[in-house]
Amino acid sequence: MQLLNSIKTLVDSLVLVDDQLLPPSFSKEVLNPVSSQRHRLEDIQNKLVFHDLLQRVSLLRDHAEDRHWYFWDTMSQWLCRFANAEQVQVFQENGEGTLTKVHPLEAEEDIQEYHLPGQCQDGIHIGEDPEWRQNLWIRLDRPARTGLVLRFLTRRPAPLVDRVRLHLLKENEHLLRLTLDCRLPNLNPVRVVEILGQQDTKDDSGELFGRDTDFLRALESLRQAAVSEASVYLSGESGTGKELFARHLHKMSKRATGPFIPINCSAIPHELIESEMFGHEKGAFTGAYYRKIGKVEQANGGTLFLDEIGEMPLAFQAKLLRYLQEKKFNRVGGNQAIGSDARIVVATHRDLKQMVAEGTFREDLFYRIHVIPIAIPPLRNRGGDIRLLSEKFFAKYIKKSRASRRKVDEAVFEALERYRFPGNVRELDNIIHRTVVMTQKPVIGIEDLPEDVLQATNKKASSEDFRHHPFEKFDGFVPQDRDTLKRLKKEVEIVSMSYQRDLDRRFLLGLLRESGGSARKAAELAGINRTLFYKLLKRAGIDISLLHQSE
Ligand SMILES: Nc1ncnc2c1ncn2[C@@H]1O[C@H](COP(=O)(O)OP(=O)(O)OP(=O)(O)O)[C@@H](O)[C@H]1O
Repeated sequence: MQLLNSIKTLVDSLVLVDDQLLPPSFSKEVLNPVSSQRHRLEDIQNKLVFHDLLQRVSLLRDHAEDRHWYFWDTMSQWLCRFANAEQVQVFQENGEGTLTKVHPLEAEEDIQEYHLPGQCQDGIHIGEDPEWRQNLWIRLDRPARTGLVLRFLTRRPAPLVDRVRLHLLKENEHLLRLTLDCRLPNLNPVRVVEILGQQDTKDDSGELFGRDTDFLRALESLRQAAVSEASVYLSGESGTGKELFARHLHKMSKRATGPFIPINCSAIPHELIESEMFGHEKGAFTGAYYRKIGKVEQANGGTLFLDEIGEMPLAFQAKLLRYLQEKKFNRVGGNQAIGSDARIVVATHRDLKQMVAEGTFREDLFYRIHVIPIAIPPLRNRGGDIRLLSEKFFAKYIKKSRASRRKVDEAVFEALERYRFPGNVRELDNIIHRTVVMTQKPVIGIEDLPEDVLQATNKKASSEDFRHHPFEKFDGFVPQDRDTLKRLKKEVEIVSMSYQRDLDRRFLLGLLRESGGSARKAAELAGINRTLFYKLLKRAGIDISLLHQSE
């Protein structure tokens, strides 16, 4: 939305935040044409029909003293401007696409609805890095769903932004980045708008990487589960990829064209959970100024992902159970039962059986959701996956950085392989992201890793090797019948293959190390021709373009 003053010049920046799903046609009809060409702001405005896209806004809260932020309520057509926590100005569209200031009192009701800054429970906090014009981080206190965030930088005196990137909030994204690519004087404000994909802070492809046998087994169970309609129960430590699994399940299922609606039960205050899940009617309680559609209803025809289900309050568990049994629910304050056909996928890092025993989780609900259990192993137990994921993440972040030809010293991978990763894949991703951002050196070395990681890996190297033996889990196991024996033999075969591949990788990496990174020399050392050597590298998943070997 263009913010104009009375003489119709652009005056400031605008942020639009929404936590409703984009209509399915949105990405095709609106985003692609915009992203494929360079468009002027006006062209984009013509294409973006905000009223259709944004039905409900989240609160935007400004910490920056000297900047103005806005949030736009498309329901009531108000635009609220926060200069800081105290100052609020309200604008209203005058019908011609420009905004006219109105007296705050006129819009008092509408503003109160959003709990103004200082009073908000689930606001959005904006933080800046020192070079805020380069990167602006917005952290969401609660999971957001797909939405649109725009920041048109039109600051006085002369806007200095050449490229403003437009980011889409991915479902359940906690962090999104607005990147202002460069500051060039005398450019037309907001000359170019580039739209980035939906998964900026996640893996670009949303792909699940891994070749560890337990991980692959979990993935296989997911594939099998995808063809059914049964509830899936994902367990695993934080950051192991439970949400990514849930998304994959959805994409592989016949509901793929329907919505995927995540909800993090731990992020919602207990008293709001029913209204979040089932929605509410206008006037149902103080502050319910309009009807709200809950997550269960939004997930109709798709998948409802209940993350951290162990945090769901006991009182609400009975209502959820009723929905699961009858596929019907009531909005808060509503007396009409509403049907919604959503497939349920739940995730937890807690021991729900234990919670049942302790009386903090309903047993009947547990059995209702615990139909296909899938356990995702922690990263530290996933053999070669640390290496594989490290390579993928380095490649991703180096490609995105300004110096996209940088290499990574082998010692970095070795150090990462010694680390335990209490935060699992998420932690590995963050460590690598941070490392790539914090150094501009042509070769990223071990000294560039964060200090805490280095300290931990040094200690680990001398004390224990955390990786367990691949056949450990079969030790002492006595198969009870022929089927079990057959299954176990198959598993041993798979584990053995994966172990052999791991040995191949170590062998090839050792050769590369000895030959100072030269594939030609490494092939000579191995006594094979180069073509075959490259084939072996490919089969072992070694990306030689990324690898730098010190002489
Ligand atoms: N196998 C994988 N391949 C690539 N990326 C992965 C993989 N597993 C996890 N990730 C990435 O790690 C991060 C954490 O994943 P995700 O949010 O799915 O974990 P989670 O188990 O749901 O975490 P939490 O329990 O804290 O909600 C995400 O950025 C995700 O894209």
